[in-house]
Amino acid sequence: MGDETATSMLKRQAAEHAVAFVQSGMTVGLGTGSTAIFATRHIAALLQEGALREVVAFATSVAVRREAESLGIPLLADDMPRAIDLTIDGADEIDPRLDLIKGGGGALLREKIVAEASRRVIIVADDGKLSPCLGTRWPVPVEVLPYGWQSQARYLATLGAEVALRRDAAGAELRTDQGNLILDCRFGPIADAADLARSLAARAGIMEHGLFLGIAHDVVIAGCDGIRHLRRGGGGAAGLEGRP
Ligand SMILES: O=C[C@H](O)[C@H](O)[C@H](O)COP(=O)(O)O
Repeated sequence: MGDETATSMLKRQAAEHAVAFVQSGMTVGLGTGSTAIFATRHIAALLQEGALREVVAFATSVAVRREAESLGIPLLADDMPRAIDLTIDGADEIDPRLDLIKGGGGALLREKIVAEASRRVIIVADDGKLSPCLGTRWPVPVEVLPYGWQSQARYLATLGAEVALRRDAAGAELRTDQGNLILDCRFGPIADAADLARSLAARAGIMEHGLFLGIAHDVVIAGCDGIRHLRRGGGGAAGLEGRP
């Protein structure tokens, strides 16, 4: 790992800690982003060396599906299985209640579908993602149907957001895996995230938003001082209870 940056190393450490909870025979949700990808790669390595067996995966984006395919991880098609045992995913901002903002990579809709179908969701991140209040550090990504999207942008502005249409590196409108657009909504610190989530869900044309409230069961945070494993409602560091 000679040229691995410090942040990248923390992301990998958090992801590999979470993979210790994957057991043989599980159906696993593969998250999207530069942190979750380390979990996908580690699962692939463990499958290859035989430390894990009979794991099947469900991908949260086209990008992670391609990566998992290239690594030889057995993948389910897009038909949702009856249950996903464990999903490991990243986040952009994490508050003390373990509520999240997600969607920096544009995968929020599929990620929320997979998270809501999962028995357990472990979020992995470096400690730069921690925040006292959602919205302090990151805009809320809102996925909108391209049809009439300007109306949704105006609606979001009435909720107090500074709204920006997300563009790709070439400056073109970014399209999600569903062909939708992303509006990045800068609200500043959000006093009542549940109320905002209700307002976002109430509007036609808004397909999904990046507030993930009450969804994460565990958050694994890697920092210079080591790994912290936080559990919803459980507060502090938890013991390791990985693969037997
Ligand atoms: O849409 C992308 C996802 O929500 C990512 O999990 C999130 O943006 C965190 O990504 P990263 O690990 O690259 O910071």
